[in-house]
Amino acid sequence: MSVDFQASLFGSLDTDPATDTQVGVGPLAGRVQRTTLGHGAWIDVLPGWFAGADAVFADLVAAVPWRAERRQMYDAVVDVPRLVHTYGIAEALPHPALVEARDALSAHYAPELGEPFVTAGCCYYRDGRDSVAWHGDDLGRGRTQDTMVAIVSFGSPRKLQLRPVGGSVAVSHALGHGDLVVMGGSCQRTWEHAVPKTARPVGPRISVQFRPRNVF
Ligand SMILES: O=C(O)CCC(=O)C(=O)O
Ligand SMILES: [Fe+2]
Repeated sequence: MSVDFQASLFGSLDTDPATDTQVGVGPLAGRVQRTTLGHGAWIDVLPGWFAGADAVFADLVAAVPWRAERRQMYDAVVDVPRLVHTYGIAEALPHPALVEARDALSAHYAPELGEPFVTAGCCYYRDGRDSVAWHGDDLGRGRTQDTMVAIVSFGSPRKLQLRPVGGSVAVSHALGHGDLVVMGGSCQRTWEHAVPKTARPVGPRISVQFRPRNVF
């Protein structure tokens, strides 16, 4: 990709002070690719949406107050092998480019979603042993209502898999290096998603999930 194309694609880019790398998001309109999954669910995908994602990855490793996760899953509280931290409504995000990403997503999806993305869940998969099991984000309104969960990925790619509830894997995207995926419609209650473990050596990945109010 030429420098000129990069510049025009991303418009105004901020500079990451730690690495002197240009960071920021590109446009969404006309670039996200929608796939209809069935049962009222869909996903939008835009590879490489976020410029300078690997520099931001390093900042997030240092800036986010990571903690080990325990989560209600499959009717039991289990250790989930990854580190997490959630930024709630009105909490300051750890990087200005995340604010830009959240606001761009809110603006782009407003006509369809009818409300902004307000929280940012951060997950840190340190290596191939870290993972998240099959689940829907259905602890809040996602259990009964259509909604959206927008995920931006930093660092090395890991597979995000999707399947109809109880079915077999139907969709798999390797997400990293600034890729965007948005799960929409009934996706959180009619489909499940997972980041499986991998025996293959993989570098670390951070996922930031933007969600509307009351979606977990
Ligand atoms: O790592 C990801 O991108 C998915 C994370 C996820 O599904 C969750 O935390 O609910
Ligand atoms: Fe999830």
